[in-house]
Amino acid sequence: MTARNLLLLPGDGIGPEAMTEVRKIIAYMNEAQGAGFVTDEGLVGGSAYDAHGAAISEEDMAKALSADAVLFGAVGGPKWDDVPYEVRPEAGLLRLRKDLELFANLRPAICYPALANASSLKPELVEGLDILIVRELTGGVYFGEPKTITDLGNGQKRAIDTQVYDTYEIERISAVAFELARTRGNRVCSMEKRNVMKSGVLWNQVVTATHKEKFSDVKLDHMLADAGGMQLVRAPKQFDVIVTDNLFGDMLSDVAAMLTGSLGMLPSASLGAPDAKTGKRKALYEPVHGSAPDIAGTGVANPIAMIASFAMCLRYSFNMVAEADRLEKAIANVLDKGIRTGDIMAEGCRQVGTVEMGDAILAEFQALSA
Ligand SMILES: NC(=O)c1ccc[n+]([C@@H]2O[C@H](COP(=O)([O-])OP(=O)(O)OC[C@H]3O[C@@H](n4cnc5c(N)ncnc54)[C@H](O)[C@@H]3O)[C@@H](O)[C@H]2O)c1
Ligand SMILES: CC(C)[C@H](C(=O)O)[C@@H](O)C(=O)O
Ligand SMILES: [Mg+2]
Repeated sequence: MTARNLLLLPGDGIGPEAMTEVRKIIAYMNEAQGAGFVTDEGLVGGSAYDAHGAAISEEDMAKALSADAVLFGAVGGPKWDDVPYEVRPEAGLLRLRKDLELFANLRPAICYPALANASSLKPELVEGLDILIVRELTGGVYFGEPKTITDLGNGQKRAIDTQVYDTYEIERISAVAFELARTRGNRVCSMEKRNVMKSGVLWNQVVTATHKEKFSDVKLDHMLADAGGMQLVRAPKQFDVIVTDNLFGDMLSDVAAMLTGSLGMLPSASLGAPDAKTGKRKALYEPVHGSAPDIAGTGVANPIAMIASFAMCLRYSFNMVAEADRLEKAIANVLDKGIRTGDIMAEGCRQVGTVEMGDAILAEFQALSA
């Protein structure tokens, strides 16, 4: 069997703690199922800065470019608050997204039945919630130039970030959203601010044209992004797939995360375009949460977002759909048994740490695989 090459970039804070739990699942799949994963490791974020003075080394970038998929933990933390902006931990993640051309960020927000009570919303608003945020990931204000702070010489400074979108960038991300919608509820809601931003006007026009040309079987709605945020909290189950730009997608996916109970629950996949010859996509899988400096090192972090990100990797990079389904089912079963990390703890449940949660999911996965 051909090897499945994975690059593991655990990063900082709770990133390495969560990644340890995924390593156990990979080892089991190799030993018991002959899955053929070949893993390599690298540094990213603050840990890379400490070792190399850069948020990711050229060597690790080369590994990321040649891997079948990258598993990413989290980066950042107060230790690196004062490092130069260009080499801050987050720059490593942004470089990976840009250089691997991972333009499509899939952020599913699913409320597991057992967690309906862990949401800050009433259980009836989130029970059965299953939405997918498709966030554009390589454009917009994250990467637009100029991006500067200049001294105006009168005691004032001016900061500029630039929102830029070209037609092709909006076309390809909306095509991803429409294609994915066809595999689920067949509805897309596009969010922008065309009432204030030129990029919002173009976004709206291009999504509408792409829909008309190739995807008219899918139901399309448009919403201003601020109203979209409000609707996500008011009645989240009205949505199926949401497609939006880089910055709005960042914020709206954190909102969606809390609907599911905790940031510690939300996985994501960042995908590139399929290669013209092989059909393979570059891909990186990471939890939506950050390095959680407030709990790092205490062994209480929820590893589910990281494990569920690996399930997305099985599905999207290796077409191991049955294994992905089983891993997701293992997570649901463990939650059904009342096993909880602190962030999703509820009355009558048993509170465990990161390692015990990882062990419980692995045991369930083994049982389902037997
Ligand atoms: N992809 C990434 O690497 C990524 C994403 C977001 C933030 N960050 C970085 O992480 C650092 C901290 O940012 P922040 O505090 O705004 O966001 P955060 O996601 O790290 O933490 C927000 C809150 O959620 C909790 N939380 C997050 N993940 C959890 C988990 N798995 N289990 C239990 N609780 C969890 C944290 O304890 C914290 O109270 C910053 O440097 C930021 O830039 C990195
Ligand atoms: C760490 C940061 C650069 C990143 C982002 O803003 O995209 C994070 O918040 C995310 O949601 O992945
Ligand atoms: Mg974010």
